[in-house]
Amino acid sequence: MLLSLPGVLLDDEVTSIRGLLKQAQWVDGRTTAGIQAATVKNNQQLAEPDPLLAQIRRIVMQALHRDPLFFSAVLPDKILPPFVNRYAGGTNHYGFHVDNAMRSMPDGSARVRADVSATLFLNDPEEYEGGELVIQDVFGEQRVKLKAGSMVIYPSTSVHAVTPVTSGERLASFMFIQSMVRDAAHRRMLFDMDMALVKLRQQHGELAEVVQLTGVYHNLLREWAL
Ligand SMILES: O=C(O)CCC(=O)C(=O)O
Ligand SMILES: [Fe+2]
Repeated sequence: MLLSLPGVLLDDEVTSIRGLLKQAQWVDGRTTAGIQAATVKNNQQLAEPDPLLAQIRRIVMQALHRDPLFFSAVLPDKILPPFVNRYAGGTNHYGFHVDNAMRSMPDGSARVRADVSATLFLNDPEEYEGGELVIQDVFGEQRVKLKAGSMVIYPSTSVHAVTPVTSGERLASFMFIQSMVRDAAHRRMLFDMDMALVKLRQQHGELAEVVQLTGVYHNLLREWAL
C-alpha cells in the first residue's frame, strides 16, 4: 500500500529541523546503501556520529509515535533510526533500486526487516525542481512529492527511485520499518477495517456491532502479529 500521511511534523518541528540542517555537514549517501543500490545512489546524508542527526531523530520519532494514521497503516514493531538526506547540485538523484531486506545500524545494532519504507519531506515542493519519488508496484508507477512535514509510506519490496534534482535542494528524512504484521495484504485489510471502524464509531457511537467488529480487528491482529 502506498499512502500519504499529511502533517506528520508540526510546522514548528519542520522549522526546528530546517534550522538544525543549516549547520549540516553532508557526506556521500552511498555509505548506508546496499551493493546494488550504492551503484545508483547519488546524494548526500547526515553522518551517523553527527549530533544534529540525533536531535532530528528525536523530533521525528516523537512525531511518528503520536500519529494514529501512521500506527494504523504500518503497525510498527521496530523503526530503524531515521536518516536525513539531501539532493542538490543539479545532478543528485537515486536510480531505481529495492531497499535491502535487512537493515541495521552501522555499529550492528537494531537489526530491522524492512517491510515498509518511508520518506518524510522536510522542505516544500516549490523549493526544488525534480526530486520526485517514483514508486513502481502492483498499483503501477506513482510519482510523489509532498509538502514539508508530510510523509509517504510504501512497500519496501517495491522498486523505486528519486529523479534528479535539477535546481534547488530536496531535504528529507527516510526510514525503514519492520511491521508487527509481515504480510502486506494482512496489513492492508487491518488498515481498511480500522479506518471503517473509526468512521462507524464517529457516525453511530459504540453500537454493539462496532464493539464486536473492534474485537474482530484485535483478534485478527493477534492471529497475524509476529
Ligand atoms: O530520498 C528518498 O525519498 C528515498 C531514499 C531511498 O529510497 C533510500 O534511501 O533507500
Ligand atoms: Fe530506497
